[in-house]
This record gives sequence, structure tokens and C-alpha cells, in this order.
Amino acid sequence: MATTAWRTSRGRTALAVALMVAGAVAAPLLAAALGWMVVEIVSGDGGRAALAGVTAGVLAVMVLTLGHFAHLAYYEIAELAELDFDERLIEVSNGSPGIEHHELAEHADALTVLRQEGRQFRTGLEALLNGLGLVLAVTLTAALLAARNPVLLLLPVAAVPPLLAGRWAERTVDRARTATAEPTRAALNLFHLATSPRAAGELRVCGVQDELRARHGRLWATATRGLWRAQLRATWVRAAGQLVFALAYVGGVLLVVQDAADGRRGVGDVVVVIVLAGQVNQQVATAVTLLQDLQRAAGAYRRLAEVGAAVTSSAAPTPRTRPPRRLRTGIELAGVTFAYPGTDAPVMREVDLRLPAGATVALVGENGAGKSTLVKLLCGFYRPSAGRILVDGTDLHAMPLGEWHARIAAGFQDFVRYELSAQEAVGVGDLPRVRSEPAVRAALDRAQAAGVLDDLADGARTQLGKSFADGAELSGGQWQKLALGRAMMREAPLLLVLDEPASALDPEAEHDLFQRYAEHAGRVAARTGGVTVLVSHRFSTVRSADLIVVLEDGQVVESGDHATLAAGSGPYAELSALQARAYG
Ligand SMILES: Nc1ncnc2c1ncn2[C@@H]1O[C@H](COP(=O)(O)OP(=O)(O)OP(=O)(O)O)[C@@H](O)[C@H]1O
Repeated sequence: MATTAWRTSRGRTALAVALMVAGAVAAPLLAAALGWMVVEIVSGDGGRAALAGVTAGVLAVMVLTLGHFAHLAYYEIAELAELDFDERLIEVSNGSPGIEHHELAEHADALTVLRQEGRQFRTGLEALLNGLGLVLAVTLTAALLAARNPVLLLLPVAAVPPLLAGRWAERTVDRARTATAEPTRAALNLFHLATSPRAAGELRVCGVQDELRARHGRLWATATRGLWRAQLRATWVRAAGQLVFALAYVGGVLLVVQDAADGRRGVGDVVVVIVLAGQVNQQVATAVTLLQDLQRAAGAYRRLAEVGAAVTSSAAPTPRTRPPRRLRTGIELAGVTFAYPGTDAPVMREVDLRLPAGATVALVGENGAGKSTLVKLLCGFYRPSAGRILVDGTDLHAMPLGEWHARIAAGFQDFVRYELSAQEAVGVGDLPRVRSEPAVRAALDRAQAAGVLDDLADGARTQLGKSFADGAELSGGQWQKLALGRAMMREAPLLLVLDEPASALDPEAEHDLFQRYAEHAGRVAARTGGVTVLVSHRFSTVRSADLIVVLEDGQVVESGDHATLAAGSGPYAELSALQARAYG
């Protein structure tokens, strides 16, 4: 999309370049016009002096104004550059089927820096365009200086040390930025938490605002200390580079003054050299800044490419075996062991489990037992560290993950609050039918959530979310109901997942929901043999599942139906008796 816009703004780019080139070239010409004017004044030719004065005036106006118009013209292009960068960043973050890369600290660090560096693309592009004008201005300046005294050509040469110093300084600061990414990221997280309306109530009740502010301050201080030290080193090196040029400038001016005193040059030449030498100084400063901007933009781009390459190389080549149209035997975990990327301790250990086609399977267990991890492995978000997950006997990771995802209907514990219209927020559960109101209504009906639409001022068309002035904010339970509706959108999934989908609902609503859901799952099972996996802490909810799997510390400790497990003496019998007593 951004690429098309790039093409359509070619005319604007050409205009920007032309204006900026004219503005840049006008500066050395202004020096020549001023020299000419002084010569005519000294020679007493009033008419020619006036003409030279007007020329100098016009050139001065061009120098002062054309840059601003150029800026206007490439403003839009810079916007597109930033948009393009953001789109690439989104692609790198969430364009791959697996999510392993989100677990790695170095990936998170690179993303933190990239989110902050996004604007560098804009300045980088401006620097590129300005650089062109600068090259022309420097060339013209050099020619005018050489015509006065070839030794003056050393002035632009003296510009090299500040340039090199600038490059070194920028690299130093960039390294510091990477080294301080972790405290910066942690500080940003705290900042978002401390300013988020969602957290406002809980923060007040816990009374942790001051503590958050203090921690945020400490993290920033840590990050700033690292950056400050690098900035200090960079400033000294930059100043040393500039000093070399300053000495050359003074030498150049003295040289032409000496030439004039000896009668080899006129007073006009002295004026030209003084003005031009000042401009060279300016040009050098601009060149250093432009180079830094370009270097930063190139650094941001390189980092983006590296992160993109890391994500792509960690993704296995797209396999050819497609998911079956219908499950015949079911899904099987064979000796599955799993540790989250970047960690050593397995949170799933040698799990063998068969989820028969068409069955409703409930996962139960204490917090941290591994229920959500098992769900994520079934969704193929991560690869098992050892063992395999088989779909009708075929390794899940031998299938294109995108196609497997397209056959999953899922409601997650950390569901997304899409700030779209209510219709779309549910409809994205089955993208091809995102605009179908009957499909959305049917899905919400299955999720016992049709009432949410009726409560909204504009029904399905209501804009959701606080980011919009007229956006409707929903209660936690209402958001969850929409998420449930989303999970019911797909009609022929092979895997249906509800990971604690009803935590914001009252027990009765949860019970009704699961009744309805079981009917839906039954229909899906008849059509596709799909397996339904439910995670719930409420035993009253899971008792009707065909298979109940009890997890403890990343292992299956028992499995069976409610009657069998409740009659036994294992943890299920114990816990369900405990809950039955607690809820009467
Ligand atoms: N992204 C992660 N990186 C590293 N470890 C993780 C990650 N997510 C979960 N874990 C660890 O994996 C273990 C199992 O967590 P999981 O979320 O699967 O438990 P759960 O049974 O779903 O718990 P709950 O009932 O609290 O939702 C826990 O010890 C947790 O600390």
C-alpha cells in the first residue's frame, strides 16, 4: 500500500528536490554577488552596484525561504517513509506463524530500539534529499574558493576530520542505545502501566503509584546514565573534529587577507572568501548532521533487517502436508517436553496424551500447571523441545502453520480488545465473513453474548474503545463475551480452544455458556471431527467433558471422564469435592 503511495508522490519528490537544490546553490552564489557588489561600490559605479545588491537580495531570499518550501513538499514523502517503516516493523513482529521470537530478550531489545527509531526514517529521508543539495553547494563553493587561491581547497578537506569524528560519535551513542534497551523497555512498561486507564483503579487500591513512579525514575536514570556517558564521549570527539576545521577557517581567511595586502587580490575577493568560508563551516556542520541522520536511519534499517532475518531463519521452511479436511483419529502428544525459548527449565515434561477426534477435553490443574502452555503447543505457536504433536498421525510442524491456524477457533485467556466496530471485533474470528452480520449474530448467540450488541447504542456498527472520542467502552465481561463470539465464528475448525474464556462471567453464565458451547462443539465434531479443548478452574463446568486431563507441574497426573475420576482418590476427586463443598 505504502509502495503505491510512494509511486504516486514522484512529482512531489521532484519538486522537493528542485526547490532544495535551488536553495542550496543560492548560498555560494550569494557570496559571489556580495563580492561583486563591494567591487562595484569601491569602483563608484552606482548602477551596477545596485544591480549586484538586488541580485544578492534575491539570492538571500532564496537561501532563506526555498528550504521551507522544499520541506513542505517532502513532508508527505517522509510520512510515507515512516508508515513504510512501521508496516515493516508490524510484519517483523507478527508476520510469522510462530511466536518464539517474542520470548527472546535480544529480539525484545531490538524491537524497543526500533519502535523509538521509527522517526529516524523520516529524518533519514530528509537527510538524503538535503545531502544532494549539499553536494552541489560544496562543489560550487570549492570552485569559487579555488578561483581565489587553490590553497583554499584545503578548507573542505579540513571538513573530513569532523565528519569522521561525527561518525564515530554516532556509533558510540548507537551502541549505548542498544546496551540500555532493557532498562528503557522496563521503564516504558512501567510508564504505560502508570498511565493506563485500565490499571488506574487497581493502582489506587494497591497504593503503588509512588512506588511505580520511583521505579520508573530509577530505570530511566539507569538508562540515561549509560546514554549520558556515551553522549559525553561523543561530544568531546565531535568538538575535537570541529576544532580542526575552525583552525583551517582562520588560516584561510588570513591567507586571502595577506593576498589582498600584497595586491594579488581585491577587496571583493576578501568578501567572497570570508562569506564562503563561513558557509563551508555551515556546510560541514550540516554534512555531519546529515551523515548522522543517515547513519541512524541506516542503523534502524539494518536492525530491522537483522530482526526480520532472525525471525525468518528461525521459521522452518514451509512444509507441504496440509491439515486434513476432517479429523479421523484425533490429536496426539507423543513424549512432548517443552521449555520456553530463552529458558532452560521445561514446563512440560514427556507428556503423552491422546485427544480423540470429536471429543471435548477439559484441562484442569493449579495455577502454573501448564494448561495454557499445552494449549499454545496445540496451536503450534511453539515447537516442542522434544517429542511430537500428531494430527491424525502427521506431525503438526510438518504442516504449514498458517493453514493449521486457519482451522483453529480459539478464545484465549489474554483475549484481545479490538478497538473496531462491534461487528468487526467479532467478525475477525473468521476473516472472510467479517462483514456478515448474520454470521456475527449467530456466533454471539452461540457464545450466549447476543445481548452485548443490543446494549450498544448503534448495535453491531458501534465503534468500540476509548481511543475514539465516541467509542463505547465495555465492561470486562462484555469484552470477554465479544471475544467468545469471535471464538465461535469459524464453522469447520479442527481444534476448538477455550482457555478460561469465562473468567469474567458468573458461574451460572459460565454454565449456560458451556452448555451452548458443547452443542456447537458437537455440531462441529460431527462435521469435521474437531477436538474441543477447554481450560477452566470450575469443576462444575468441566464435568460434562468427554475427557478430563489433570495437569500438575507440566505433567499429566490423571485423565478420564468425570465419573471415573471423581470415584477415584486422585487430585481430581479431592479438588472437585473441595469445590463442591465451597459452592454448596
Ligand atoms: N512466556 C513464558 N516464558 C517463560 N515461562 C513461561 C511463559 N509462560 C508461562 N511460563 C511458565 O510455564 C509454566 C506453566 O504456565 P501456564 O501459563 O501454562 O500455566 P497454567 O496452568 O495455564 O496456569 P493458570 O491457571 O495460572 O493460567 C509456569 O511455570 C509459567 O511460569
